[in-house]
Amino acid sequence: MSGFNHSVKVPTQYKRVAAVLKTALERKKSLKTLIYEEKHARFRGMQAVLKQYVDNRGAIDEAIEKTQILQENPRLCPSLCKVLVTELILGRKQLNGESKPVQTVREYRDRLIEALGGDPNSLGQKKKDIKPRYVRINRNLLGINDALAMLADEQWRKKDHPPFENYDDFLKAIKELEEDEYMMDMHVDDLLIFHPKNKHYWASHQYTAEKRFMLQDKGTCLVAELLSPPAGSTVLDMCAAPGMKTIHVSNVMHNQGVIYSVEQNPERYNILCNMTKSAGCEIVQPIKADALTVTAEQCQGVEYILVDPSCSGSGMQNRMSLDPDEKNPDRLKKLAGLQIKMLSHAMTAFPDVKRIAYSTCSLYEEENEQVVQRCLEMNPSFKLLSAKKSLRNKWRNVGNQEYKKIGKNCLYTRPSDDLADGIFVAIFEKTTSEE
Ligand SMILES: C[S@@+](CC[C@H](N)C(=O)[O-])C[C@H]1O[C@@H](n2cnc3c(N)ncnc32)[C@H](O)[C@@H]1O
Repeated sequence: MSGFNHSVKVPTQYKRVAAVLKTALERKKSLKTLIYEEKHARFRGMQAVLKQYVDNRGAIDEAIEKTQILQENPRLCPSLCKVLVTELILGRKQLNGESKPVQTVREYRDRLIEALGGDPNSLGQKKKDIKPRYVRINRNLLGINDALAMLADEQWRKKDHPPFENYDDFLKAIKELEEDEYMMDMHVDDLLIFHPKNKHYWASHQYTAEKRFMLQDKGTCLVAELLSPPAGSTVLDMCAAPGMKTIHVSNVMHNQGVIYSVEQNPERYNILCNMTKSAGCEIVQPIKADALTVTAEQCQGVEYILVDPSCSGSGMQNRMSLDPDEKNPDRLKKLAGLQIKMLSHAMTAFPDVKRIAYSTCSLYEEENEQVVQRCLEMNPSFKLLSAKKSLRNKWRNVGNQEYKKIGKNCLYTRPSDDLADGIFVAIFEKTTSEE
């Protein structure tokens, strides 16, 4: 007899997180998608455990291996073991209930700590997060003045500053923000900037739940701003889910005109439909399809196109990815092939197109400058606009200037300099026959 009471159930939140981790480890879906889909109310709290596991995966797996906990307890589910070990050693440092898996992991606590080198705190310590919390006002549902009034009611202090002469002064002001202060972004009118310590506050705020506020990083906000479709125009968003940029584009267009939002993945398509509806987008026509098959007959009169294809995500700072960070040339080649096809389709299939924004959350030239170069070679009726000039030259990071006529016109947000995730943006315009 083991002495354990087998009828005591494992708490649901541990089981749910373990199920998500198992699916992600089996490469059936990405962690990000699984988290979006997760409905269990307690799951939000448990996301921190997943993040800790992802950040310390090597060390935790090694400790589990060294202690032989799985070999000695063959009925213990490996994913559940990873979740419980992470929670016990790096997370809350305690486990709920008296179920057998919980008791087993507790029994191994000292051995696990020893296997982790005796000081698990040094592992669990987060890198200092200096990225501010960006909060964008969704003007479909909330006016800027109403947003500022709510902030004043909540005792947030608006940082006063003269108009910024240059970008460096602006970055300095962000770094000097106090915890109860906020300021407005200098490039994106409806973007609020808070001290990094307020990340969780805004993640659980009612305005965020109601989609009046969108938690959208600075770089991704620049895409809709630079595409800049006027109210009443017709836009095609070729890779639209979950819908952050579609929603922003609808704000830029004052919710007037048409946005065809295409997504091929059925689950992500449902997320796109729900997100854009709850964000008050009245002009979005969602299309479940492979964007490469979408025609001008289906989406008539398209003037502005957003191409934001799947990419390596190498620019994302807090990405929940189980993939190792090293550059994988084979994967990049495949991604770049699809990115070129997608951008070329945008350039060739829609006769009324005036402007195209191409963006990735990658810092690799293979997915950025090289895609732009190839597409311009294949489609000479397009030229690049200078994204930096569009930001009144108050910007620093552009592309690699070794790509002649390309690098200097493209824009990067770089985590090391711009206090934002790494994003690449290129803006194309159709040339007139005289050009
Ligand atoms: C980087 S995400 C887009 C993020 C989105 N623009 C936003 O701001 O929320 C890329 C999306 O493109 C979708 N996708 C990839 N290839 C596609 C294709 N051929 N047709 C339509 N959607 C595609 C992916 O499923 C994914 O949801």
